[in-house]
Amino acid sequence: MMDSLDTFRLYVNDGLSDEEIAAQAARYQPLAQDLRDLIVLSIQSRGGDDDILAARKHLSDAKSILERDRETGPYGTRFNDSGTFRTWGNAAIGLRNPIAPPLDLQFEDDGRVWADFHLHAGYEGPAGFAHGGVSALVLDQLLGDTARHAGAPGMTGTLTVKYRQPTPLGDLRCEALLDRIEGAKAFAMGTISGPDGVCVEAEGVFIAPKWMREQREHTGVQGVQ
Ligand SMILES: CCCCC/C=C\C/C=C\C/C=C\C/C=C\CCCC(=O)SCCNC(=O)CCNC(=O)[C@H](O)C(C)(C)COP(=O)(O)OP(=O)(O)OC[C@H]1O[C@@H](n2cnc3c(N)ncnc32)[C@H](O)[C@@H]1OP(=O)(O)O
Repeated sequence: MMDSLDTFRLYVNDGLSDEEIAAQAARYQPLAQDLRDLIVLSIQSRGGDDDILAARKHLSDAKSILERDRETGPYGTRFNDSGTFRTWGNAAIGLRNPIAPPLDLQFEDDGRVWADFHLHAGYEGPAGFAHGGVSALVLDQLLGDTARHAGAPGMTGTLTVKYRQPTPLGDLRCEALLDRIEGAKAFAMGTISGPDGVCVEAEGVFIAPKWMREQREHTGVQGVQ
């Protein structure tokens, strides 16, 4: 089981300059987008045996190239001295993660957090509609980041999701607000909307774990990503 020490090992100042980070983003983000396109093509291609075998050969070559120099394990949270944080492996917002839609969260001064995002055919649950677990993924991240934006980062304790109408695949918007903070707990609420209005509502309780509260007492540092 991961303990707080393991968590700290995945929370690293890797000393990169902002320029190096920008160069890495420019290098790896298009790869993630290519892989997203491939996810959709895996579902939609009508290729016959020859085309699929040929495509798989190219993908196998690509895997060999990408494996030449690689890390192992999860990406974690990385940051630098100027406070640029990267959670590039994150399943909802990760810049290097093709599973992420991704959410490009916008943080408003009034505390509101929102994103326009797109769910492609690879997020299907009921025929033609988004999988409910994917909606929960989006809302978990959105509400968690809303709590963090309000200065109360924490792990999801409870996420309550109400599915009001089926969520169509395609272009969607999510938005959230902090409701209140009570001690170690931050309460946030938000929605996902499609062309016909709100499809999913959620409320979440985000809790600064005991070890984080103790660390705050010792260091006075409030925020983690
Ligand atoms: C420097 C290193 C940084 C590492 C980063 C660490 C944390 C991440 C922080 C911020 C991330 C920010 C943004 C990211 C945004 C979203 C990402 C998605 C979020 C997730 O995807 S995250 C994965 C799913 N999540 C889990 O994997 C949690 C597993 N679980 C636990 O880690 C513990 O279980 C925990 C922490 C929940 C509680 O542990 P604990 O020991 O601190 O709790 P404790 O007993 O002291 O209770 C304190 C008060 O919370 C109440 N309370 C307790 N449990 C509750 C529950 N479940 N629901 C509602 N209220 C609850 C008590 O009733 C009491 O309330 P009261 O104070 O009023 O008495």
